[in-house]
Amino acid sequence: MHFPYLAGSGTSLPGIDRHALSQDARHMLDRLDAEDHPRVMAAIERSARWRIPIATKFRIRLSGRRYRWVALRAQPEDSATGVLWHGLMIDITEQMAEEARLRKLSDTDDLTGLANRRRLMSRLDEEIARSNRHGSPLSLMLIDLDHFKRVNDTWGHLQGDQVLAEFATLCHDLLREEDVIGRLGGEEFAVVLPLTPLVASRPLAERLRSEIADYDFGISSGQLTASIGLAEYRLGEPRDALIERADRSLYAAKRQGRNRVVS
Ligand SMILES: Nc1nc2c(ncn2[C@@H]2O[C@H](COP(=O)(O)OP(=O)(O)OP(=O)(O)O)[C@@H](O)[C@H]2O)c(=O)[nH]1
Repeated sequence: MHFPYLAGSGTSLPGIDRHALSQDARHMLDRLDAEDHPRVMAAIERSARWRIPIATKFRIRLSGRRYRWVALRAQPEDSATGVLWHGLMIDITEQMAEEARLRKLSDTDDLTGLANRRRLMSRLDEEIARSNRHGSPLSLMLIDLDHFKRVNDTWGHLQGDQVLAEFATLCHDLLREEDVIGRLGGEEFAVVLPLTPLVASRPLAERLRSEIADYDFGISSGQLTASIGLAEYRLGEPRDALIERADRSLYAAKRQGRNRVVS
């Protein structure tokens, strides 16, 4: 492969000699990010074989760990020597960064920095699908802070916000990397625990509960506790059935006096 013709900023691909490209496309292909390489080569091959347009994006490595995102669109046609593509390569690095920023923004709870409800539900769906595929265990933990209204009433809403943020950090530190903790809203949180059966999530929830009760949130000790409802996923059941069982456990924990775990 080679680039017989380049115009516009194609003449100034960072660190790539365009004259060398006119002889051999490898000067650019060698700089494809390793993760993108097989996908891009497969797209080129498909386009060549079936004469269908290419539309793909990839990263070009620069020096160090830097890279640029490039969008490629090209139309193949027969030529005397094989396949000739006419197309465009556009630097979309800024758009990709902006997209990532917006995605993070729309997935994140402002106050706590945790996953928001939308993100949490989508992760739960993914883990349910995985569990159904492999038969692997999965637990869901619902956490609701006890008498949080009193915290607001006594210390003010701003302090209440601060407590919620600290609570999020505490939980985050106590959980594993693959556990997904999110804020469902208000003072209610949820944790998706992949590969975790009830026998393992129960002691974890107990530990979390006792750490919360012992933690000094700066609102005089012993003032903040949490009730936790637990449920293990049953293969094949819909997501809402799992949530409902965890919710019933949480409700039972509240009814039985709060500051406890019910599964
Ligand atoms: N500071 C702060 N308070 C919040 C936020 N979201 C919800 N709350 C408060 O959380 C409290 C929830 O009150 P309730 O649902 O009555 O529950 P509770 O007082 O925690 O009592 P139980 O759950 O029954 O133990 C309300 O006072 C809300 O105003 C928030 O983002 N920041």
